[in-house]
Amino acid sequence: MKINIASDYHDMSRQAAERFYEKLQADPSVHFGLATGGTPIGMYRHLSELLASSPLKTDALKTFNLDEYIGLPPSDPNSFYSFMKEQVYKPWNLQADQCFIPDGNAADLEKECERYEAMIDQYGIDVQLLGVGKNGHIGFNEPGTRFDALTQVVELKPSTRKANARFFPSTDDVPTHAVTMGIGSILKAKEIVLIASGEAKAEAVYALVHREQTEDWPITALKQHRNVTVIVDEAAGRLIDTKGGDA
Ligand SMILES: N[C@@H]1[C@@H](O)[C@H](O)[C@@H](COP(=O)(O)O)O[C@@H]1O
Repeated sequence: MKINIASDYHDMSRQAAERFYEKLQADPSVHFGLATGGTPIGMYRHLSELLASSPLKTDALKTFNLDEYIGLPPSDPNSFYSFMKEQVYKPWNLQADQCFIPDGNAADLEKECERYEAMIDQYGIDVQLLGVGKNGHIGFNEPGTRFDALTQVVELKPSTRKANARFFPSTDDVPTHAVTMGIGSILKAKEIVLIASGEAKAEAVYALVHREQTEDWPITALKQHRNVTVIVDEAAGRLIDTKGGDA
């Protein structure tokens, strides 16, 4: 696992954006796994700027999202689809057939999970971007999730709903369930880049670097992957021993 301590949020965003930019440069038809949340916004902005001033084309790129709330129509400003449209699809000039995200309104959600997983297997994700929840969740895989779980319907922990309530009128408006790629699905990616910023994420980052694998901290599943880069700012990395380099 490679650990980069960035000086601040901006530096973390820049480093992550440059990694994804390099991947696109090397292969214009690369498949990106993408995440939502506050953390990747800076990285998406930086990558949008890089793309705007570059001759690189995005018309062969494909993106696959980790998760989506159940019960919010795509047009809802708080759906992850809306987030992606605003932060990525529009600025990167992507067409609908390049963008994949679970359908949280599917009539048969079990079938939707199978369809999404089959699609991940069919296309394959080259590089997966991850954020992390305060409790170590990745995607919406809460503590206690099996590491071999595939795309599934999950119930969100009250703490996760509370953390995400900042985007909604109130905590009660945050959906209770979501469709998420499982930890097993995430681990299928060829490369994983995890970003974390701020003191609230320090314990989860500590778990990744220093704890044994445990379902109590979903993030520790990444220890079994051979190509993980962790980019954290100083606040999120304050509990870990390594100052850069491999762990
Ligand atoms: N499903 C998303 C995760 O993919 C994200 O990593 C996490 C942290 O979000 P933030 O970056 O806003 O702290 O929030 C949500 O729960």
